[in-house]
Order: sequence, then C-alpha cells, then structure tokens
Amino acid sequence: MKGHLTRNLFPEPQKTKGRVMSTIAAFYSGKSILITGATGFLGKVLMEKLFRTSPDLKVIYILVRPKAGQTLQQRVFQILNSKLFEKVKDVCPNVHEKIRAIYADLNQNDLAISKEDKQELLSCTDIVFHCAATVRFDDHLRHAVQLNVTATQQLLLMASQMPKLEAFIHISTAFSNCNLKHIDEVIYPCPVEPKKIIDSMEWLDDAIIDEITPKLIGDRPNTYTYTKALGEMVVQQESSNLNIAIVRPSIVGATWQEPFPGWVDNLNGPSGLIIAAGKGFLRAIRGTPKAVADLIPVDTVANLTLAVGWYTAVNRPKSTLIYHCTSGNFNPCYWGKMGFQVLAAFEKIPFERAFRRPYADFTTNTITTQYWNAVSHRAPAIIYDFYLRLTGRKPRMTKLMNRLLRTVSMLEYFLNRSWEWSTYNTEMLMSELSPEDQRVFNFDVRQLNWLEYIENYVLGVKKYLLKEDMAGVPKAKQHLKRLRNIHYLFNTALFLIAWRLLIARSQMARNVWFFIVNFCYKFLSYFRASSTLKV
Ligand SMILES: CCCCCCCCCCCCCCCCCCCC(=O)SCCNC(=O)CCNC(=O)[C@H](O)C(C)(C)COP(=O)(O)OP(=O)(O)OC[C@H]1O[C@@H](n2cnc3c(N)ncnc32)[C@H](O)[C@@H]1OP(=O)(O)O
Ligand SMILES: NC(=O)C1=CN([C@@H]2O[C@H](COP(=O)(O)OP(=O)(O)OC[C@H]3O[C@@H](n4cnc5c(N)ncnc54)[C@H](OP(=O)(O)O)[C@@H]3O)[C@@H](O)[C@H]2O)C=CC1
Repeated sequence: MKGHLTRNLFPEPQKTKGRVMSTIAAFYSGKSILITGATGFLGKVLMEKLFRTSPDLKVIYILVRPKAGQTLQQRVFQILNSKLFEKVKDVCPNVHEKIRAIYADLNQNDLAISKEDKQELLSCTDIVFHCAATVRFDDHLRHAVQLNVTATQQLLLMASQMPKLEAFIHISTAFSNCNLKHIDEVIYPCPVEPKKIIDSMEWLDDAIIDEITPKLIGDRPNTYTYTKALGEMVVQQESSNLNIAIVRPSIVGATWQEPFPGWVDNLNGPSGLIIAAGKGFLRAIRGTPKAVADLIPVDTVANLTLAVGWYTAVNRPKSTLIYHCTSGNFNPCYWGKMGFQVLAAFEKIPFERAFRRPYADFTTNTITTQYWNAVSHRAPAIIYDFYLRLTGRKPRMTKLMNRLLRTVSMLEYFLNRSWEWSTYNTEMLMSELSPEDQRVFNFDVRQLNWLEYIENYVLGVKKYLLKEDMAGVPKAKQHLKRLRNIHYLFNTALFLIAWRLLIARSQMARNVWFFIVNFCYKFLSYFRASSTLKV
C-alpha cells in the first residue's frame, strides 16, 4: 500500500454475534435496478450478487438483444440455469419473476427499446448499472464509438428522464488513460470532443475512418481504450444533471470467492492465454516479468460496484467520483511470478489432449520473441500440419497459431508496462463501510492469495471454459508424459542427425567425436576394472 495512508482504511472484519443485516444489501431491497451488459462476464456476476444478497429487491431490468439464435427469454433461462446462479435459486426461489428482459440493441439509435418498455424503465428505475460495451481491442472505430460512446450518451439521456433515479453507475476501464503512467481518479479530457467524433461517424465512410483512426487514438493502443475514455467524457458532461459515479476495473479475471472460486465464462483477458499455454500452443510471450500484472477478480469488481451504487445514492457526492478497482496498489503480483504460478497449476491440473507440454516464458527482447515464434510456435504447427496432410486430414494448426499470435500481439502492450492508479476514493469507500458490509461486499484485495487464486483460476478455466472433467486428470498426465518422451526422442534424433552431418563435413568434429568416444571407453573400462577388484 502507498505510504500516504496514515490510518487503517481496511479494518479487519469484526466478529458480530447475531448477524446484523448489511446496510448495502438492505439498500437494494425493494429497488428497481436497470443493468446493461447483464449477459456479459461482469454483468452476470453483478446480477447474481444482487439477487443473492438482496432477494427482496423489486425487479432487475436487463437490456438484452437476441443472439446466436436464442431469444431474450432463452438467454435469461440459460443464465438462471447456469452453475453461477445455483445459490441464488435457494435464496431467491422466484428469481425468474424478478428479472425482466427488455429488448434493446445498443447498436441502434434510441437503443431500439420499444415505447412501452421505455416508459416502464423511465418511471420505475431507481438505480442504473451500465456495464455493456464492446471490449474488443480491434473493433472498427465506428462500432466502438456507437457502443462505448453513443449508447452511453443515449442511456444517460434516458436516465435524465427517470424521476426516481438515485444513482447511475458507469463501468469504464482502468486503461481508459493507459497513455499515462500515473492515473488519478479524475476524468482526463481527450483532444477531440466526443460529440464531434459521434457526429463525424455519421457521415465519414469506413475507409476514411480507417485512415484517421491511428491519428485519433494517438498514443493509446486500440479503439477500445480510446472509446472508453470518450465514454467517460460523455458521462462527465451529464454529471451536473445526474448523480453519477464511474468504476474503473483493471484486467478482470475469474471469481476469487463468490459465489465460488474460479468461475469464468469467456476468453478475454488472461483466460484465453491460460488455455493457449495449458494446451501447449503458447510457449513464450513478449512480456516484462517485473511489470505489474494488475488482475482483479470479477466478484471484487461486482462488490465494489454495488458499494459504489449504495454510497452514491445515499451520500449524493457533489462531484462525479471515480473508483479505481485495481490490485497493484494493494497487493501487487508480477507477470513473471504469475507465469510461474500458472505453470505450477498445470502440474496439478493439466488440460486434456495438449498439443505440447506446457512451458511458458516471458521475454523482453523482440528478436528473442521472433526466434521463439519461429522455433516454438510456427515450426511445430507446420510439422503438425504436415503430419495431418500425410494422414489424409485437413491441416489447421498453422491457421490457429497465426490467430493466436495475432491475439497475443494485441495483449502485449498490457504485458510490458506498469501503471500506478491512485485509489483514494476506493479507500475512502472502504472506510465508510460497516464491518458487515466489508465482509459481504468485500473488495479488499490485500486478503487475496495469488497462488491460491491462480490455481482456482486454472481449475475454473478447465471446468467452465474447456468443460473438462477432473476425472480425466490421470489420463491428461499420462498424455503429458508421452509428449515428454516424444520430445526427448525428437531432440535426440535431431542431435544425432545434426552431428552425423557435421562429422561428415568437418575434421575437427570428427576429432572431437573420437576424443569423446575414447574418453567414454576408457572411463567405462576403468570403472569395470575397479568394480571387479572390489569383488
Ligand atoms: C507465456 C506465459 C503464459 C502464461 C499465462 C499467463 C497469463 C497471462 C495473461 C496475460 C493477459 C493479458 C491481458 C491483458 C488484457 C488487458 C485488458 C485491458 C482491460 C480491459 O478493459 S479490456 C477487456 C478485455 N478485453 C479483451 O481481453 C479482448 C481481447 N480480445 C479481442 O480483442 C479479440 O478477440 C482479438 C484478440 C482481437 C481477436 O479477434 P479475432 O481475430 O477477430 O478473433 P475472435 O475474437 O473471433 O477470436 C479468434 C480466436 O481467438 C480466441 N480468442 C479470443 N480472445 C482471446 C484471448 N484473449 N486469448 C486467447 N484466445 C482468444 C477466440 O476464441 C477464437 O478462437 P476460435 O477457436 O473460436 O477460432
Ligand atoms: N473484462 C475485462 O477485463 C474488463 C472489462 N471492463 C469493462 O467492464 C464492462 C463489462 O465487461 P465484460 O463483462 O468483461 O464484457 P463482455 O464482453 O463479457 O460483456 C459485454 C456486454 O455488453 C453487451 N453488449 C455488447 N454489444 C451490445 C449491443 N449491441 N446491444 C446490447 N448489448 C450489447 C453484451 O451483450 P451480448 O451478450 O448480447 O453480446 C454483454 O452483455 C465493460 O464496460 C468493460 O469495458 C473494464 C476493465 C476490464
């Protein structure tokens, strides 16, 4: 923790005899809450926690679009029947009656919400949590602006017409200002006004947008971080009319504690790379081992967000408060160490049908990275594809490897830098919480044990993303042993071939070879003679 803290802002949770109800949980009872992005990674965890801790809430409105052939109702049904919601069904058996899916598409003007639905939202909503966004790094600027800026503006416009609204909580990212090294809990202006960007997206064609995108994003690495920064500016412009707060999480990872450790349901952030490393595809990555790996568990983000909702509604701060939801300031872990911990977890929890044995290294050098990409990534893929062709199958590994390397190159920016996020507001909020609230809505990441967290993360990836059963672990270990033997055999064969070629061409190599053979022969003869003498 930074030296500026003089008082204990994270007091130990006090032991209470009869359990006092959490003030935050009580606050959400009877409330009508609107969540955008509720079908996403964070949105689901936020909704689950709300239902579990405040089963008496009135209703949660969720803005949903049909997707992958599923209707709104089918999507809700799938979420409520997932493992994540198992505990909720015990605490809140009528959960399906308290969730109201509203058709909306943030890609459309007016968010495509029907008149009737809009009327209901306007008259009933008490709190808004705006989580929806496009989190793709390479999204076309037009789409990223539509989702992360224009839709936010539209939602704020709706919020300003909600007479009962107590608080609007906007989820941004700690990386919205990743062009800075030290980031305060303030909104930094972007060189071009969001309104101008929104307007220009209406008449510029895609080719021109492509051309100006690098100039607009400037020293930010992608359209995601740029449009999230613009989104914050839009929020600020509306802050005089509304009671708003912004939460900025860093890299959101699997659950730490709630509703159970290790839950994860998409490939974003570290999860995809954990799969790639565990399956033996990814063996080296350009990353700085000493750079801070600012991961934050998704349940910690949900807890902080709910605490922010309560605090903002009850205290109505005069200005928009921004809360950094990061770990580096309180309990730093580093990429090098995290890499080791991930590898150690693979020993206990191997993934099935690995391509190669998991081995992973962070390298800072571009040339070394290129070497590893050629030798450890592309060459095995080409050899494997050759083998697939020989056996009459369709080659696919080179294509897969190219996509993986492209993904990795997009994440590299975040693996080679460290940022300092000030956390005054987050610390202030913690000090405002009762001991019971600190327990129920825990966001004190100083208590997080990284080794344990990473092990649960790897287990979660195996169970919930790869859908692999723990019963298959012995077989997976056996498979890894086989891969090790193949690896040794392959290396030995390669060495012998190289040596044979060298001997054929060089007198010096021949001399060395005879010297070694002679030396080994003499050593063995001496050894045999001395053991015969002892007998
Ligand atoms: C060597 C040691 C390794 C040991 C492991 C140690 C762990 C290290 C973890 C490092 C993590 C670093 C993460 C930094 C993240 C910074 C986050 C900034 C914070 C935010 O606010 S952003 C929110 C997070 N957003 C993202 O993470 C989005 C990233 N993804 C994308 O932008 C796109 O998916 C991408 C990468 C541009 C690829 O696009 P595209 O080529 O169009 O392909 P698809 O999206 O359709 O996916 C193709 C293929 O790749 C799989 N996939 C997708 N994402 C990932 C991923 N993050 N990692 C690995 N694989 C990924 C996807 O499933 C597809 O597979 P198929 O089999 O279906 O083809
Ligand atoms: N994951 C991370 O590492 C981090 C995330 N954040 C922020 O947290 C928030 C939540 O992110 P996360 O849960 O990880 O993201 P996800 O990609 O998992 O979820 C995004 C959500 O937005 C919804 N959405 C996207 N496009 C539309 C659309 N056109 N109409 C309606 N809904 C749409 C998605 O709906 P659908 O299911 O239909 O696609 C989904 O519910 C975002 O604001 C993000 O910027 C901040 C820091 C890090």
